[in-house]
Formats: sequence, C-alpha cells, structure tokens
Amino acid sequence: MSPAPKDAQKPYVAYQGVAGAYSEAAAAKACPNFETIPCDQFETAFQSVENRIADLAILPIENSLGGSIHRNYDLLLRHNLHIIGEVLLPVHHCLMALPGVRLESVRRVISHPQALAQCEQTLTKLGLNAACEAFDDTAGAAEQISLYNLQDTAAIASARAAKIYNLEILANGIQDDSRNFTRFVVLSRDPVDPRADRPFKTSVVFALENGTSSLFKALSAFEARKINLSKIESRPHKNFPIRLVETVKRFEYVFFAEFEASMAEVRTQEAMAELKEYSSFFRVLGCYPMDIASESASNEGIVPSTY
Ligand SMILES: O=C(O)C(=O)C[C@]1(C(=O)O)C=C[C@@H](O)C=C1
Repeated sequence: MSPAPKDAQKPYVAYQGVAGAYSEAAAAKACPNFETIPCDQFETAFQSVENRIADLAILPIENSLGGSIHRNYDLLLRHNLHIIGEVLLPVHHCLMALPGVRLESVRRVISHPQALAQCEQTLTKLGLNAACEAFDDTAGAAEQISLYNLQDTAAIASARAAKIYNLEILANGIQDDSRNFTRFVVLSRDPVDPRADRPFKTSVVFALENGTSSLFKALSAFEARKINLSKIESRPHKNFPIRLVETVKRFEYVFFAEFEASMAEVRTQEAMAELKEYSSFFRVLGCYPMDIASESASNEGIVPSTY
C-alpha cells in the first residue's frame, strides 16, 4: 500500500498501520486538525513527507514497557526530517476475536511485536494454549482476523480496532503494567523555531572520535550546565562498525541523546559546541516542545501553530 495523493487544501499526517492503530490515535492527539494517511511501513511514512504527499509523519520511538523502537532510530538517521514535537500516548491493549470465539479455542495470537512484548506475562496468566505471531501493526492484525474469518486467532489491539473490524473483546487492559505509554515523535521537512519560554527538548545524534571511551566526558558537557539527559540510545555505526585498538576489536556506535533544554538557551548551545569537539559526526534531529500532561490534554494538539 502506498499513500494516496493528497488534497492540496488540507494538512496531512502520515502514520504506519491501518485505521485503529495506536499511531493513528497519536496522530489525532498531536494534530487534531489533520487528515491521516495510513502507510504500510515506517519508511513509507518518512518518504511520504519527503515526497510532499504528507506534511508531517508521526512515528513511535519508545514504549515504557517494550523499550525503544530501533527501526525508527535508524530511519531518523537515514532520512533528513526534523522532529518538531512529541506525544505520549497511554496504550491500553485488548485481546479480541471473531464474535462467539472463546478464549479456550484461541490457538494463535497476532499483533505488533511491541504489543506482544507489552502483554507477555498477562497472556501467560490467561492460560492460553496459543502461539504468538508478529504482525505489521496491531490494528492490521485485527483486520486480518475479520478479512479471513480466522476462528482460531485472536489479536492484541485497541478497543477502537475491535469496533472498526467487528471483533469481540475477550480480555481488556492486558498490558503487563497499567503504566504503558508509547512516545511518538512528529516529523516535518522544516524545523520549528526553538523557544525558551516553555519546556523544550533537543534531540541529537553523534558518533565519538575516540569511541565509547569518551562518552562520559562528552556527556558531562551537559551535566556541567545542569541540563537533564532524558534518554540515550546506542545503535551500530553502520559506516564504521568495528574499531581495532591494538589487538582488541571494539564495536562502534552512534548515540541518540535527548536533553530537556532548548537550543534557544545559551547553555545548550555551549554544551552542544563542547560535545561536537569529541564527535566525528554530529546532527541535531530536532528541538521541540515537550509533551507535558497539561498541554497534551488541550484539544489544540501539540504541533506548532504554523501548521
Ligand atoms: O501497531 C500499532 O498500533 C502501532 O501504532 C505501533 C506500536 C509500536 O510500534 O510500538 C505503537 C504503540 C504500541 O506500543 C504498539 C505498537
């Protein structure tokens, strides 16, 4: 599936999955006045912004139980889009099947690998005699059951997906912990202007001249200026995966770091300049408003008013 051509009058936001996916819910929360464009792959969502089919894309980046979505970190590096916002979405999973199917007759549970991971312990507690199978997205798994009349299969997806695909909810709230949140980032072709009058985050990606051994020193540039590091993720350095130090082969990484500070602040500019001194590669992925509980509750969404 590729995104449909867009109507030039309306703003569009691309997401991965089909109607009823959590990414669609995140798009509605972040950009309530936008039309949504479903994409079959994460990369298609990036491309639809690059090719001007969509104005923005929304991508899951990490989950409080399942961890980081590595694929999207790699794609952030491969593509040149800017992060302009973030949104935290509570994720409340349901186990669903065709009407009349009982829990005892389920032999297969299908869903997005993140959703399967977030419900692993609960599925065991439910005493299911079923194999888990990965699917491209949660709502797509629900759709599959409906389309092919799969009597022995259940899906993990949202209550909205159950409604859209006419499935019955067998168990509600099956995430292993109620504090199950996915953080999504909003991507655009253009950056937003950094501000200092409200909480902003800055996301960067870098590789170090001397490898991991200088990571502590590099990050202390932020600590020294009392800038809070909210996230760090390492991924293989695809252009330079191994460093030979005498007889030892060391793995090389690129580091994704997020700081609770705006690039409009002098302390952030200074810390970044210092980090660059240790880096063989450095890029700002975005400087954007933090998703703060009171703000995400507003029905304005979190995308800047320029959209
Ligand atoms: O499959 C979906 O519904 C998605 O939006 C994807 C996704 C993910 O990639 O983590 C988003 C939120 C949930 O954590 C589970 C799956």
